[in-house]
Amino acid sequence: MAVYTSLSDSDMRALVADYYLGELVAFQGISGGVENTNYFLTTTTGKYVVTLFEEFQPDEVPYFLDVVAHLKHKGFNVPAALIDIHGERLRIVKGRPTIIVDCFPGSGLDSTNVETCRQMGAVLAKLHTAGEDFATHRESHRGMAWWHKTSDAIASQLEPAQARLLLSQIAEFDAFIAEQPDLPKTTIHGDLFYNNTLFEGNQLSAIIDFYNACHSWVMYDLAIVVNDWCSDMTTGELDKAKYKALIKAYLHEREVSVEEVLAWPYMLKIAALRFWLSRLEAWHGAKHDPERLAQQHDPREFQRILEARVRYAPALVETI
Ligand SMILES: Nc1ncnc2c1ncn2[C@@H]1O[C@H](COP(=O)(O)OP(=O)(O)O)[C@@H](O)[C@H]1O
Ligand SMILES: N[C@@H](CCOP(=O)(O)O)C(=O)O
Repeated sequence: MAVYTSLSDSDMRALVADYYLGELVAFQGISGGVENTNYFLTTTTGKYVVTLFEEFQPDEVPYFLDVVAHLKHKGFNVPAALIDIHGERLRIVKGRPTIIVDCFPGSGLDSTNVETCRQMGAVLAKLHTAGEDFATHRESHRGMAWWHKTSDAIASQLEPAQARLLLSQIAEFDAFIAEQPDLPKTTIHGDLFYNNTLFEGNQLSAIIDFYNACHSWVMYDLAIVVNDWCSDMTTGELDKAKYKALIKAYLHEREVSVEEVLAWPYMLKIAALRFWLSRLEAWHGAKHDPERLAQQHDPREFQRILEARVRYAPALVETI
């Protein structure tokens, strides 16, 4: 279970007392998620989620809270941090930056289908447009600098063919992107996997977990979404019907440039590589700790997706 920092009854009572949330009724660690510690919290005023950030320093967190506040202001159902009795939205609990947000109704998907992909495509395009005027341009903490450093560190621990795939794909992307200084960017979610959405019935009702948000290529974010929502995880291959539905809905809401169309195959590959690499890093970091290892996502899923996109990366516009 992904509760890295445990809170006792008295810890939670003290936290709740500093908000306008009434009395503590119950709380429970959340098993989904691998990065942060999350608790469901019930008080006499409703249901909330407490998040303790495990990887960020306190000064890194406000950017993410500001992104969410910006999108909420624009009408998206996203979890903005609540303000405590001191007027603060960010606190330190057990040494960890901590926030409380509203708990949205609805539940996560067990898998995607054509209709959920269609909805995601349309909402993602709107999210990208809404992010354009967010003033702070933060680089991704898992962007180009990170993938160079991490792949150099990890390559020697991989099978030779894996290391070749990793390093050659990074080199290919470097060469491509060096010629694309004006490829459109916006404020992206950066990790919009289907387990970071909630649905009420068949309706997409909320988007959560903006802690990979950054200023980056729009097509990269679309590729992150396509690789997760539209892939067969056992083979890495794209499900054509889901892919077509997602892309068609996206293109209906947002016009893409010729440069973005040309960048698409590269973005599909590098987006797969980014999650292969973060899963490899987490897996290698946890391999001597069976409890932590059991919580990690399987890196091979994204290796298979990368291999499938290297074999064949579909054009963006052939779906229309
Ligand atoms: N605001 C929320 N409303 C409802 N459920 C939430 C909310 N935030 C998180 N959750 C639940 O907690 C799980 C883990 O949250 P997530 O933010 O993905 O964790 P992590 O930061 O570790 O990746 C989600 O899959 C969802 O089930
Ligand atoms: N989506 C990433 C992992 C990021 O952590 P999450 O807990 O937000 O899913 C992956 O699947 O590798």
